[in-house]
Amino acid sequence: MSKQSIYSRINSRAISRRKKTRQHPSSSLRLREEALAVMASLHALRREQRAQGPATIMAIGTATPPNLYEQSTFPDFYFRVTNSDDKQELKEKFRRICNKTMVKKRYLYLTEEILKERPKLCSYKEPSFDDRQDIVVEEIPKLAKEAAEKAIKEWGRPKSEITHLVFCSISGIDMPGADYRLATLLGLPLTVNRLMIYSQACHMGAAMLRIAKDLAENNRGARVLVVACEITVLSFRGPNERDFEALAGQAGFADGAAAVVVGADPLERVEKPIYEIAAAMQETVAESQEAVGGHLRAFGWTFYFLNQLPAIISNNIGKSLERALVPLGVREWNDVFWVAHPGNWAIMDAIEAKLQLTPDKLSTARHVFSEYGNMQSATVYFVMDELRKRSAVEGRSTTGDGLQWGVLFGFGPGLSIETVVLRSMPL
Ligand SMILES: CC(C)(COP(=O)(O)OP(=O)(O)OC[C@H]1O[C@@H](n2cnc3c(N)ncnc32)[C@H](O)[C@@H]1OP(=O)(O)O)[C@@H](O)C(=O)NCCC(=O)NCCSC(=O)/C=C/c1ccc(O)cc1
Repeated sequence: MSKQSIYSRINSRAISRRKKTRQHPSSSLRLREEALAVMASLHALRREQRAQGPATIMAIGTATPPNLYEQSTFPDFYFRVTNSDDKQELKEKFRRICNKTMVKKRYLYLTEEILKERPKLCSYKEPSFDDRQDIVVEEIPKLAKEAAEKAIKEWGRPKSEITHLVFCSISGIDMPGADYRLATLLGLPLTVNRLMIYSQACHMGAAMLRIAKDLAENNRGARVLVVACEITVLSFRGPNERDFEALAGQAGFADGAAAVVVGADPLERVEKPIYEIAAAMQETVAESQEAVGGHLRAFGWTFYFLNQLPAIISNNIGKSLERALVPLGVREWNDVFWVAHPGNWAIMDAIEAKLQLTPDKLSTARHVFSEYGNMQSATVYFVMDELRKRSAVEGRSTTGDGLQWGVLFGFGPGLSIETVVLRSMPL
């Protein structure tokens, strides 16, 4: 039934009751009955507006820019294009840092040709915001479109049936925003409800699932296109001996986009659920804002982190696991499948050791990290995509390595820990 017809039904009932009440003005009982009936109708309306089942991930699409960089040769490229070949000692240190990341390959939008056209991007801290901004405002929606089109294709329904768009990118602030550009590039209906989230970081992949769950479950028939797109043009810069954190960023961050379609009550034989989103929650670790973060400056994004970041995350993740899984009766963290944002190798080592996880739990996260680097908000969707594909190839009984319940984790500035409980689907 349409919302309008429910509203008019409630209204006409209230009017007819009011007429009756006027005929018997002294009846307080009747007034109470009338109030109860209106409440009952409002409850019916609220039920009518909401979905019946849980939010479900129905499709996943990923995309990267075409330019592939091997980590083994990246220090040579990086020091050459930034005119820093005179800093051989620093280059060797950068090579050791690159090795330490355990990343094998990364995709980046930037090429030597683009950097030659925009030499300010190669300096350490020359004001260059406009040059960087010109690129990301144009390119973020384009890369996002590639991922979104793949997700929509897998979803199997027309774009016109997307009701909500939730889009995040650390860069590219503009008005109208990247959400508007993406909706236009995709040809989404003008009635689509858009939400754009800028200037967050790695935890947003998980956080957007939390937002999409609320949208899908509270709006019957909603189909939420969730998109994460990161292009590191605002943080690319030349090396400096006194800035280890910037060097670590150059060694680990990468470009990528991913999209998922989320909705409740999947249409039989049309929409194929991949994971149900059973719960989603955020926790901020107290007094940990120095653990990881960045500042937006005239020369782009800076990046800072503490060497204790792996310990801070691993010491706090247990509380989030308990909050998320104990209500389901799960107390053994090896009994669930894992979709973790691989912030860096040491973070995964620390989590594995602290929680005594078997190596297979974080192997998909490690695989994605080594094949793509840290694509910030998009990375966790690459991990989820890899997990469901790997589960199918290996003949597992469910999309979650043969297990029923799983956890998806995002970690980012705050320090923010995002926990999403997933229920796998049979394969
Ligand atoms: C791979 C790294 C860079 C190094 O690994 P390590 O285990 O610390 O390795 P080592 O201890 O062996 O150190 C390697 C080299 O670095 C040196 N080093 C070691 N820490 C130091 C030190 N604090 N000082 C200066 N030298 C040092 C160390 O001395 C050594 O140099 P050398 O002896 O000459 O080989 C590792 O620290 C790392 O990946 N760090 C990055 C942390 C990270 O990715 N976090 C992502 C979280 S996701 C997120 O929230 C993103 C937010 C974000 C925010 C803003 C943005 O713009 C974008 C994104």
